[in-house]
Amino acid sequence: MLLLRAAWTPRRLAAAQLNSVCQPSATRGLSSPAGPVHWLKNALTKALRLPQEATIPGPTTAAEGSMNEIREGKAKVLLADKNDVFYNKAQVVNRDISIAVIKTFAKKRQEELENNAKHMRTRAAKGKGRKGKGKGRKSDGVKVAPGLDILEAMAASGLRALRYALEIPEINKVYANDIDQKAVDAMRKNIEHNGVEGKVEPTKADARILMLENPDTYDVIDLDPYGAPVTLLDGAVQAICDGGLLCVTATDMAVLCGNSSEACWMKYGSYPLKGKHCHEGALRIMLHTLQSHAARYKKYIVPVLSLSVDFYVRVFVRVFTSASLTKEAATRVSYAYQCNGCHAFSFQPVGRKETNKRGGVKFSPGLGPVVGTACEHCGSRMKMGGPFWTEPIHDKQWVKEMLGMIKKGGKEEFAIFDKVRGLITVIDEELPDVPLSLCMHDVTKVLKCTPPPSADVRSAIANAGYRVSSTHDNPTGIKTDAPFEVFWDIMRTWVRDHPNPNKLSEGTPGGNILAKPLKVEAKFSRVYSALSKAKMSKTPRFTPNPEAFWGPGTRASAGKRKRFMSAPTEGLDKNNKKDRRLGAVSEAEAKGAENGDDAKPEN
Ligand SMILES: C[S@@+](CC[C@H](N)C(=O)[O-])C[C@H]1O[C@@H](n2cnc3c(N)ncnc32)[C@H](O)[C@@H]1O
Ligand SMILES: [Zn+2]
Repeated sequence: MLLLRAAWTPRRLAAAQLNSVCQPSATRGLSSPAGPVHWLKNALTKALRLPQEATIPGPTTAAEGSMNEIREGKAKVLLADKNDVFYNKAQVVNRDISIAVIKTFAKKRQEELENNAKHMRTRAAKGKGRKGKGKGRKSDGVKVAPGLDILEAMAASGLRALRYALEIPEINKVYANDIDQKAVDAMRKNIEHNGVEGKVEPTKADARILMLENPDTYDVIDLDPYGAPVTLLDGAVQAICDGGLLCVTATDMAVLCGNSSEACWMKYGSYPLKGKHCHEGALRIMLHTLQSHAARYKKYIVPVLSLSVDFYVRVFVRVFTSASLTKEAATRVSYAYQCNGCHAFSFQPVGRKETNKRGGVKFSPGLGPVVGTACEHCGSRMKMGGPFWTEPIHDKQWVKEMLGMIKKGGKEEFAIFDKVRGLITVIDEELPDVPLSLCMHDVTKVLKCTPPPSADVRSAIANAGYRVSSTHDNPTGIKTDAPFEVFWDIMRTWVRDHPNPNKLSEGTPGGNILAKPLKVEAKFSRVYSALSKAKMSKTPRFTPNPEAFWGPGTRASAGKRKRFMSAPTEGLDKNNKKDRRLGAVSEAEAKGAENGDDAKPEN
């Protein structure tokens, strides 16, 4: 980052003036590129070939005595008040987990250096970054991976950047950037307050331009916007170095979960499917979008952790350069068909890879269609969604290592330890390669039957020879590789043994399913290996949020504060009034899941 250290040249001064003219408010940028002014800025930036981050005026003069100090992890930030627009308490889970992921990344890179991995060799050849960095320093004959350069592209108060600098020993430098002057002022103050001058460097720039002008530069890029990250992705996949880690948040859950499917298509190039699995769907849409941006530059992604938490989704992917592996992109995504009546779904791969006898590889479009015009189970019509990423969304080895790190670090190291441990515990048990989940609420509603205990359903699936797990985004969801045909047979057996006095009317989806003859009788005898080990050992998994209002916070907007809770109702059962906050685990659901009745719907 030579430019960051550059002196004030006339061009940098011009850029600073341009920035102050063109970016008076934090609302500019991502979602509303401010029309002609924005165009003018782009044109001038291009014409003058301005350095992207020309800024950094001196610290503000606000009296520190009148400010509140908030502590999170090892960082302390000064805020005007506790509802400061630049501080979102609910994102503490996001920050805690990001620290665990980046620490794991640092460990993996060290192993990769020792194993002479290609991207580490390329780094060495390029000799990028600080002196001797690419080559790895030697101490006692042991190669040491170069310190991490992190770009926190939208840093607000700088809290996240400060935590990274203070809590991740392998960091070389954190570039903490924001488009908003007030945020940059706050950052400067907080950097000084934490004594990390030199380790955290504040910049004021439009993250999109900053990343485009610094290709192949950062080991880690963290994108944490209000709403959709999509306009940042093209720059991010270019600015990340080979093998680097991209951490991306999206809070526009209404869009990603299907409340405005055309908007999702416009932004993410994918159609969402409605249902309780919509949060995982959102993750898989994000991964599809990320991959499509990376592929343009002959890069491919490897997801290491994908989370749906409260009101947002967050993905962590590594980005590698390889023209040949990028060709596999279409084989990693699928369209999905979902039945309007019984919610059964099937995947239609977009592309396929064939290897001939001589080892030659050919890529072609997927074979289809994989479904007929009506659902084979209940006769209803099918809706199409996707493309969704249909490869694993987590790296199990990373997840195991992170869980170990979280347990070891405990409350000392993780600001919201219980929730973070719970989340990673469920993810550790989650089947990573099975896209989407079945919601037992929905199943019992379709069949109008007594809800079966989760342990019975899971055991029956295992007895039929298939895998089953919980899913972190829904306490009443199950993931399985059992075909729907097998699952409906399990439910037919259950309903036969637990008949409902109110018979389903003929011709309804549930009625049609139950009218079909049972092919293979389900066995409900307990299979302990199919149950959640965490639940059996009473490790809390779905922890309720610490406070009643645990939302996405506020967006700084022309001096006003806007609470934006526009996300909460999509993809949810509108009749279930308790289910108002999207993705939030209600206390009843959490308790139900922990008490062993996670298949039972709330009363
Ligand atoms: C959700 S906040 C970031 C919170 C922060 N990462 C944390 O964990 O505390 C989003 C920030 O993005 C900034 N922002 C919006 N558009 C931007 C752009 N194009 N470039 C840089 N920053 C931008 C806003 O000013 C705001 O401070
Ligand atoms: Zn159906």
